[in-house]
Amino acid sequence: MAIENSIVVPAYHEKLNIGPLTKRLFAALGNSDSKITELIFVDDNSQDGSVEEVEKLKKEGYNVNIIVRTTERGLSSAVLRGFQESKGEYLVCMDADLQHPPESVPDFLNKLRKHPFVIGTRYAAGVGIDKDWPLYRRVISGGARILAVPLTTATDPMSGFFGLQKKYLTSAKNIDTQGFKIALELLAKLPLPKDQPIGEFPYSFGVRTEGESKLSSKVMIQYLQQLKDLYVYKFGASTIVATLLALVVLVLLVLSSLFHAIF
Ligand SMILES: Nc1nc2c(ncn2[C@@H]2O[C@H](COP(=O)(O)OP(=O)(O)O[C@H]3O[C@H](CO)[C@@H](O)[C@H](O)[C@@H]3O)[C@@H](O)[C@H]2O)c(=O)[nH]1
Ligand SMILES: [Mg+2]
Repeated sequence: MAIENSIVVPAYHEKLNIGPLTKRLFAALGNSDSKITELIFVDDNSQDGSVEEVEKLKKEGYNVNIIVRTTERGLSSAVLRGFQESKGEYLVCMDADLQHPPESVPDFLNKLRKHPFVIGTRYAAGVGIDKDWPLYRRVISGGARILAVPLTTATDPMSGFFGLQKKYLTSAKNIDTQGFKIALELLAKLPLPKDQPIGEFPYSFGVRTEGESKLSSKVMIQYLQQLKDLYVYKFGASTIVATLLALVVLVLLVLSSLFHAIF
């Protein structure tokens, strides 16, 4: 049967999560959807036994593959590489570490058949973030989310759980592949149809039990760089300079009124 769905998973040092994710995903899909779904891990030469783990799962009959990159690193570029090598029309990206529940993929795919782009959201009624997710991560994620508000209507553009119909990816241009925030980049730059809204898929964000997060200060700086570029892309450099100048003038006015009021 022809492959319709491709689940792409960026993975770096995720050997212990590969088996549980594969088994839970295909169990959730059931017999008929498993036949039309492929799972692709994109690993950046972890050399931790991830390749052997995938080979074992393949022998057990799972439709799973692993692409090993040796000259590139990074979450966003890994996702795009997986999308490029995929066979399906319906592309889903999710993390390897089970923070995105594999059991929600069948419902996610149903939604993706009705929307050009679907983004998983932790900010909706009845869902949320596991109470054990560290406070500092909540603060970083919340701050990053606020900074992205002018760029997209999505409630959770920081999400690494998203999907799109492949036909819209082929016209993607100037995609920045640095850092972690590939969903935000695609939402801002893909020529998605104006009359079809993006789909929001509520889900509860779990905690990692195996391996470690790869979020680093370098990734955060890459995000700020990406934001700057997206602001310029969307609003133009001159509008941003004018807005910053207006903000400086406003702050100076407020300070001078305070000064007069006090002295
Ligand atoms: N190939 C590859 N994969 C990577 C790399 N860096 C991270 N990954 C993979 O990308 C996924 C997410 O990385 P984590 O390190 O688990 O990220 P996180 O800190 O938990 O962040 C998650 O939550 C954010 C929302 O706050 C999401 O934005 C982010 O995408 C991710 O889902 C994991 O499967 C991880 O192995 C890399 O350089 N190369
Ligand atoms: Mg994680």
